[in-house]
Parts: sequence; C-alpha cells; structure tokens
Amino acid sequence: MTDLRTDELRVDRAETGARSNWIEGEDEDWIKPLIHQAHWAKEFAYCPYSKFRVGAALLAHDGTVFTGCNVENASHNLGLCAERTAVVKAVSQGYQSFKAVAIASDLEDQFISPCGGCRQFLREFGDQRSVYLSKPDESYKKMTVEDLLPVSFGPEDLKRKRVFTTDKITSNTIVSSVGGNALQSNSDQGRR
Ligand SMILES: O=c1ccn([C@H]2C[C@H](O)[C@@H](CO)O2)c(=O)[nH]1
Ligand SMILES: [Zn+2]
Repeated sequence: MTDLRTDELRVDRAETGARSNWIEGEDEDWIKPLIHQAHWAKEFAYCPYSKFRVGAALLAHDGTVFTGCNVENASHNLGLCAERTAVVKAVSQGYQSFKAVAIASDLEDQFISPCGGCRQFLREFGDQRSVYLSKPDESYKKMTVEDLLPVSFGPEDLKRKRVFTTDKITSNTIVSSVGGNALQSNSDQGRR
C-alpha cells in the first residue's frame, strides 16, 4: 500500500506557469509555490508540547519538493525540527542536491528563522543554498545558508591538511599537541 500524499511533491509547472527550464532559469516563479508548500506542511506539525507549528519545503535541483514538519516527543530533547525532517526525507529517498528551502511558522510579525542545529544540518549540503524565511501571509525574506551560518564548518574541512591524522593514533595511545610539540602517552604512563 503506497500513500504518496506526503512523499514526493513537485512544484507543478502548470501551477507555477514557469518555463520548461524554470529550475535553472533566471525567473523564480517557483518561490511562492515552495513557500505555500512549507505552510501546507506546517498543518501536519506534531507539537503538543511547544504548540509551535513549523513547516519546511526543500526543493531539489530536479524540481522535486520534500516537505517536513516539526515532530516533538514526550522525551523532549528527541523532538525534530521541520527543516531536518525535510532533509532526512530527501536524503533517504536518494536526493542530496538542493536548490532552496522555505520555512513557515505561525509567527505573526516575524520571519521564522531556523535554529542553529538546522543551519548546520542544511550547510552539509552547501552554504550557497537559498533559504526563504516566511510569515503566515506568505511574505518572505531570502537569505543563504552562509548568511545564516557564516564561517561555517562543513564536509570540505574534514579533507583539509591536518597536523595529526588518525594513522598516528593507536588504540591505546592518546596523542595531543601542546605548542606545536607532539606528546604521546600510553596507558602505562597514564597510571604513574
Ligand atoms: O526553525 C524552526 C524553529 C523551531 N522549530 C520547532 C522545534 C520545536 O518543535 C518547536 C519549538 O521550538 O519549533 C522548527 O521546527 N524549526
Ligand atoms: Zn531546527
């Protein structure tokens, strides 16, 4: 049994009226439908504790949209944000290339802004992605992941040259660096 209702939703070209190259093109007729989908996703929010509904709509480069809502839990720290729900849905369905994300809440006078954890989560897939912060009237403010998380740490940093690499670390050896000098102490030294 397959329920496609909340799976992959496309920003329909008939709805946007955009040209066939809309996804690469300069016109951005997809923005309003994307924001609309974020607000639609907000309706599914499971937030009995905070009573604060959030929705997200993540646009992949091929035009597929993945929606997400916040999903809270009686064990409070396990709650998931809407943005992360959308990213996890997309990645688990084989998508890793994103163009934009729209975020929606019920805040009357403020554009909903992603939390620090979600900023980092989004940054994993590129810091130039567009982030549309919206209000309930579907007005929006465009930012990038980099605007929201400047001087960030990302997957590229794990590939940069380091003074230590794990091949110098053996299972029972602690390696640390003080003022550029490498100190090695094994568990025997630790007991003295
Ligand atoms: O950008 C945001 C901000 C908050 N929340 C959720 C987390 C929690 O469920 C509720 C209140 O913080 O809102 C999101 O999903 N996204
Ligand atoms: Zn968050």
